[in-house]
Amino acid sequence: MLVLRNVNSFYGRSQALHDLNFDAPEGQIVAILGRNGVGKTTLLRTIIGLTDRTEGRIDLSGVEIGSMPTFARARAGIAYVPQGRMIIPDFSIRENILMGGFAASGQRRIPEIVAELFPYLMENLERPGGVLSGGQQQQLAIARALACDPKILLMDEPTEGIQPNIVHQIEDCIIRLNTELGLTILLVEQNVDFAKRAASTFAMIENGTTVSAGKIEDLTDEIVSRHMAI
Ligand SMILES: Nc1ncnc2c1ncn2[C@@H]1O[C@H](COP(=O)(O)OP(=O)(O)OP(=O)(O)O)[C@@H](O)[C@H]1O
Repeated sequence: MLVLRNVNSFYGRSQALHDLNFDAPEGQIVAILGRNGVGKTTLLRTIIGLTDRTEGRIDLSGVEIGSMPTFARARAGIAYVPQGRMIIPDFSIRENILMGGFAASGQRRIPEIVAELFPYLMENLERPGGVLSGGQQQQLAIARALACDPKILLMDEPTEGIQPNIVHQIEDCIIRLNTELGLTILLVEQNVDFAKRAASTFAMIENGTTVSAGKIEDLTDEIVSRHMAI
């Protein structure tokens, strides 16, 4: 569904991705793994069009999207849940969610799945986003992404910095979005156990390129320790 071939990506003159190849099959969760600073976030930013310059080919369902502006990629069905969540603290929960719909062409509304997954948000729509806990803000960032009716969700370390008792709720939500809505999910994840539980394929990134990829069953301890141990 999403295919990257020989992709280079740059911040100014600094090159962060090098000749990178990547495949995300439709309807599956792909775990994107690797040490800090190897280019996992940059891979997601490259797919949605948020780095300064990109070379190579990025195809979504056979259509080349690598030269499209970010809003057009969002309209084509890609939504981004960034690291740190990027909630607007002074906007209400409702406003934060509806912001996600600005990228979509249809009517802006809160999708039904949001009410089902995140009842707390629905019961507190007029509260400011800034008063929420980290876990609730993560739910809000996911709700905002769902408001543009995506086909692909790019999720950057969705459980990072979240209280342990909320982590499993976020993990369950990610799995439900995949199994119940059929969303294709690119999941940057440091927790290898969760990646193994949720994903069906993986890509291991090192020095801005894919060094190992395949079915999640083929992600051996040896690959993990070679590319992720400090
Ligand atoms: N805005 C930026 N401007 C310049 N260089 C950047 C920028 N963002 C990231 N980089 C550089 O690009 C490289 C890849 O960083 P990136 O954040 O993609 O890695 P990562 O694997 O997501 O790391 P982490 O797990 O810490 O989030 C690093 O060398 C980083 O310093």
